[in-house]
Amino acid sequence: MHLINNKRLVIKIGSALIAPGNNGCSTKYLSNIAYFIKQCRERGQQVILVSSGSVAAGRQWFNTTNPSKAMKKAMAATGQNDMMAIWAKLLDMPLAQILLTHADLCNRERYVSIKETIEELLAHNVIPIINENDTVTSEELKVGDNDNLAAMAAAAIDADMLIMCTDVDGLYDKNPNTHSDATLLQKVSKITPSIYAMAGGAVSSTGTGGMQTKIEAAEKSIAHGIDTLIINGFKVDSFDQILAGINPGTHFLSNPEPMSPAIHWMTHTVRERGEVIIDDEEYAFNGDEEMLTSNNILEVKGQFSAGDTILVTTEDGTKIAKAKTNFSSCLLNYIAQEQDSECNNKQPLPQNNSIISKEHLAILGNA
Ligand SMILES: Nc1ncnc2c1ncn2[C@@H]1O[C@H](COP(=O)(O)OP(=O)(O)O)[C@@H](O)[C@H]1O
Ligand SMILES: N[C@@H](CCC(=O)OP(=O)(O)O)C(=O)O
Repeated sequence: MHLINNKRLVIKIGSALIAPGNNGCSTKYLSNIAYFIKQCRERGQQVILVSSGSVAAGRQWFNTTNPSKAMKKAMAATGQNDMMAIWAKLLDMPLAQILLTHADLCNRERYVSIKETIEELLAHNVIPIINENDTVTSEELKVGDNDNLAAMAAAAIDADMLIMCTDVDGLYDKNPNTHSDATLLQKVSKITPSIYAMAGGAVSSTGTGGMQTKIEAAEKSIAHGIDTLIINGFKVDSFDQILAGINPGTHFLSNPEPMSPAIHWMTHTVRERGEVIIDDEEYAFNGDEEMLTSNNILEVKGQFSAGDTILVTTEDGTKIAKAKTNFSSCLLNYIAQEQDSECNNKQPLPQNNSIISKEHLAILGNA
């Protein structure tokens, strides 16, 4: 596969490239990236940017070395403006700001709306620039890092390639900033626990998540059939090499048999709010996937409402499925307790009804 024959590219830019040294927005690295984007567009490619850096860009206006959570949000709100202004200056073409939270992405209606808006922007040659809406996020509502956000966005809009531009050449077998003998991995065809074991967090105070979140993002995007690159955005050479069809960093090869978009969304975007532990995988999913009844329940964990997404696991911790539940945790707990009770003369609940919805079900073993 020629690296840059892809029609639709999502390019994710890390904070260190936007505001090097936490010292406000700078054109230092962004000029090259903007030139790369223009070249891609001249080749007929569509580009969607996921731009981090609002916190790093806004930091200079807040006199602190140890900002609180609220102060970071204020920095993000300030820096987002500076960041969009610098992209507008360098790209000199119509741009659209899209600020998202995880709550937007895991709500089906909003997810479809985001997808439709981006399709319309691309059809009209406007470049969407996505970031997390830090102002309104809480721990529960946020994606938390733009690597995963970029992968979720890439899946939503059926991108062909995700390029994560960062401050190192790619994924090494150990952190190159702390190990001088670290070796770059050029190709990764399967993401295994040993790949995750290579990844450390971010060493600088600028980035969020380090390689851990980039591997999570790569796992999400290759499962959707999206080739994924991690490259060094500090180096002009990285972009020249991509345009010449050469991989300058780490290439995660896309899965030739991608998940269906709906299963991918359930598996990789939606978060579970609780867990139901069942007695027997065979019994529960034997040819009749949707038929998981209250008889199978051993334990209910977490608090959730009907319509929320839950994880279905077996006693040994094996993840069987992720699905929307037809019942609340409260009701399921009650059912489970009633079944345990020896003198059970109450029959209040729909014992034969499936506890999960067939329409929103991802069987994880087949994922
Ligand atoms: N195995 C590894 N290979 C490469 N970088 C690693 C590894 N483990 C940890 N890192 C760290 O990840 C950092 C990049 O992540 P991060 O700072 O979050 O960047 P960004 O802001 O671009 O998202 C590197 O600077 C490096 O310190
Ligand atoms: N929404 C945050 C992005 C945080 C983030 O993921 O940063 P990075 O690890 O540099 O991609 C910001 O704009 O500062």
